[in-house]
Amino acid sequence: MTLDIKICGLKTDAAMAAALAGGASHVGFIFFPKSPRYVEPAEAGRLREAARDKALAVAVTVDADDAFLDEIVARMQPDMLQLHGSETPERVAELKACYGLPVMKALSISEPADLQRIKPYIGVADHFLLDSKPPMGSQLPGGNGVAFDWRILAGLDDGVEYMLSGGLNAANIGDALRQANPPGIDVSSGVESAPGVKDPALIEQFFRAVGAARDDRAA
Ligand SMILES: O=C(O)c1ccccc1N[C@@H]1O[C@H](COP(=O)(O)O)[C@@H](O)[C@H]1O
Repeated sequence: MTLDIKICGLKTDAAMAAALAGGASHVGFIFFPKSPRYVEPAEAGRLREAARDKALAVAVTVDADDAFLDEIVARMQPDMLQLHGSETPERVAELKACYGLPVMKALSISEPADLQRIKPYIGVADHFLLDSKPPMGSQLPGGNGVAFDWRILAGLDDGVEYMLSGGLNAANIGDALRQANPPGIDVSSGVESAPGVKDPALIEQFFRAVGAARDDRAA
């Protein structure tokens, strides 16, 4: 089975090179101004060129208005939108129709009942990103480096296209893959040396840990 791997919050050529060298299927850019991973749309447009025909470039937005989305789409030319705010199914459908891009809807999970929140988006969103809830007082809706109880995902209906996200790193990705067996994974702060500072060596370590966990499962 293939495993999608998204390295999110890229801001430098070195981090992009490490993500692509490791075999990332998706690379993500954060357009949330309060985030230490924020990147200007034009700079993301420059960085994403390295990923053309190699990995899907994902624009991560949080309840963005139409003008900001127009700017991001024009300057970055994303392959996919990730909606990480409280966008309704109607807003997801509207943005899909407007830009003709696949949409990944992020939803936060902390208990089994949270899986019910996926239902209204089925048939509307193309993919889901299941992340942990932000800790109390956090300014960020994602990128907090906090994991949730992956066993909750056992209650997920088969066939839901999702990426597991939240607090993943080289040390815990093996357990995450064993417990949840997700079709995709997404990492950001777990491959950073400081908030917003991607470390190419940690990105490489993450890919090695994924490979080792997958080899173990195949053996
Ligand atoms: O990373 C951010 O700063 C961010 C800001 C606003 C919305 C989403 C954000 N990040 C998303 O959260 C996941 C998980 O991050 P982490 O691995 O727990 O640090 C990240 O990959 C982005 O998709």
